[in-house]
Amino acid sequence: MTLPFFKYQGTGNDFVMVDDRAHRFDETNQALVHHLCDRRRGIGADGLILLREHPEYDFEMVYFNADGRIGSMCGNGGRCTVAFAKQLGVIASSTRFLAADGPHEAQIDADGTVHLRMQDVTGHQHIAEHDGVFLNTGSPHLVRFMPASTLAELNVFAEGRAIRYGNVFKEHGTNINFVEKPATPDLPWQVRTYERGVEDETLSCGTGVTAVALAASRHGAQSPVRLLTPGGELRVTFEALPDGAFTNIFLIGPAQRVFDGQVEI
Ligand SMILES: N[C@H](CCC[C@H](N)C(=O)O)C(=O)O
Repeated sequence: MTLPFFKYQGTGNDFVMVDDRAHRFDETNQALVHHLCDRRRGIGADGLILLREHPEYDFEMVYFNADGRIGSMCGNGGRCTVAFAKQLGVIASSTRFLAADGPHEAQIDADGTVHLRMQDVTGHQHIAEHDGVFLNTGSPHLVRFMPASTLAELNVFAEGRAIRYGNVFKEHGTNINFVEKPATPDLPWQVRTYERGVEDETLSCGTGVTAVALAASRHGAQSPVRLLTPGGELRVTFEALPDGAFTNIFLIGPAQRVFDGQVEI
C-alpha cells in the first residue's frame, strides 16, 4: 500500500504531514510512525502529523513524536499544520483547530508567517536538582538559564539526556531548553533544545521557545520576545497576569512545505 505525504519544516523542526481527513491512518501503529520518521529507512522527520476532519473545528491536528508516541502539543508542528490546511484548501488565512492540549487559533500572513495562539500557562515550578524552571506549554519543558558564552559549546545531547532520564523526569520525560540571555535587549535570547520523543537535540522547538519566553520574563524579557534557535528565529508574545499566569500567548514564525511524495507502508 502507498501513503501520500507532504514534508514541512518550521525553523528546522521537520514533520511528515498526512492528509487524513478521512481518518484512515491507524494512530495506534507506533511502529509505522517510528519507521516513517526514520532518516535512513523512512522519510525522516522529528515528528508526524495527521490533519483530520473534526465536527466542531476547521480540523484536528494529531501529533506523534519520531518515536511513534502520541499525546502532546507541538508548536512548530502546529504552525506547519496550519500552512498545510491552507495548502489543502481546508482554511483560508485564519483558523480555529483542535490539538492534543485543546483548541488553538491561528493566522497566516501573506509572507507565510504563522501566528499560533497557545494555551494559557498557569504554573511553573523550580526544580532545584536540575537548576531549572519547569512549565507546561502544551508539552512539558524544563528551562535552564546558562552563563554567558557557554551555550555554543554545550553538549545538549549529553546534558539533556541526563535530565530527561534522571530521577525527577524519567517516568514521563521532559523536553529541556538551555538558554542564554542576550548581551543587549535588542538581540534574541539563544535557545538549544533536547526533545523528548526524538531523544536528541533538534534544530528548534516551538513549545520550548514559548516556555523560554515566559520563563525569561522573570529575567527581564518583555513581550514580544525574540528567540534564536539553531534552525532560525521565532517570536513569542504574551501577557503576564498579576497572579503569575500567562495569557494571550502567541508563537510566531515560518512554516514551509519542502516536498511531497508517496511512501510504501
Ligand atoms: N517540537 C515540538 C515539541 C514536541 C514536544 C515533544 N517533543 C514532547 O513533549 O514529547 C514543538 O515545536 O513544540
